[in-house]
Amino acid sequence: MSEAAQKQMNPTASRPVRCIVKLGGAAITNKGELESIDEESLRSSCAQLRQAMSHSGAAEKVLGMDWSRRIGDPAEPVVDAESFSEMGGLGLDTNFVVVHGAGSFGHFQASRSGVHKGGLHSTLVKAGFVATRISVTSLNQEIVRALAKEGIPSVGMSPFACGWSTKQRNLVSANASQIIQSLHAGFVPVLHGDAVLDESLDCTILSGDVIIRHLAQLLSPKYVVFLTDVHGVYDRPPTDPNAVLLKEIEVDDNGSWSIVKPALQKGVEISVAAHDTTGGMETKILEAAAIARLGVDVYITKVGTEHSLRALKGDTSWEGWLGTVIRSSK
Ligand SMILES: Nc1ncnc2c1ncn2[C@@H]1O[C@H](COP(=O)(O)OP(=O)(O)OP(=O)(O)O)[C@@H](O)[C@H]1O
Repeated sequence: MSEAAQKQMNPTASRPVRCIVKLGGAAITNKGELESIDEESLRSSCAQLRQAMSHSGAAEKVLGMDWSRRIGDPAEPVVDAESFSEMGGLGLDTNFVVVHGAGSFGHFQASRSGVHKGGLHSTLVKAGFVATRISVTSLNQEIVRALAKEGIPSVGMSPFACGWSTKQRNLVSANASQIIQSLHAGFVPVLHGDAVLDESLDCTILSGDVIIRHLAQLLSPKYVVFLTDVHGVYDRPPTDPNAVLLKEIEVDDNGSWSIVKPALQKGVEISVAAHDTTGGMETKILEAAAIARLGVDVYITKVGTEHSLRALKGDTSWEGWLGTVIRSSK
């Protein structure tokens, strides 16, 4: 368990958290285009999250909670106050936490300035820290808006602003009391990969995947879902036409993992994009293995598919489900 998780006093939530979801940067942004959201992927992820949270499971009228005007939009926001005041409740199981990556927001600013390597005495790093935070927090705002449009009571929370910090890139201070209180109050916290202060490097980038592991340790969710732009973990970069999807990976007590399905002779090859400052799929597998070791099943699958909807509902038992399950061997 990380130093930051050990430090915390009995942080258990009153109801167990059902699911922690990672909206991958590759899934919800156009990675090759600076600060560009993949609107369709984001919309479908939010709609699927609503379906997974819904008590009735039926399609119902959605009352949006984004009541602010967009810059440059002359139209007044739609506020259906009457319908809200007549509702007995939202009819949603909001016991979810959402964490998103940066994708084409933040990665460029961070890699151009070297924020991930530290050294705040450099004015370039200092400027890059500011630029990275502007970029990732603006994406956070858009994701909170998109969830609110689906009637999900989401609230944005930045790790840096919550005082989270690292030492040699490992979390040392990451108080989750505000997240837990927000869950108790019926909100869905929405966190993101962020630029943070680091005790030995001055600063670094804290990846969304590392945040998920920390929250899984503290909140013991029933399951964790990583939504990305590919169907799961392959035996080699999925751009290779011979790449094979790994359906099941088991993690043993000492953290080492083995591929259970399909039976393969070779290990896994991973490629990481040059601008990616947080380790790409490699970090994801390591963090997912650490979560599985806690006894929490992890599903990695493709955003905006029937497979992602099943994963968000915690039901991947269907024969045709496409994705990677990472679980403890015990
Ligand atoms: N062996 C592999 N299996 C699966 N994907 C791989 C593999 N090797 C490289 N990749 C690449 O990893 C990418 C997904 O990792 P990435 O970290 O970009 O995802 P993300 O979580 O959606 O984004 P972010 O980390 O920005 O939040 C895919 O686009 C894929 O091309």
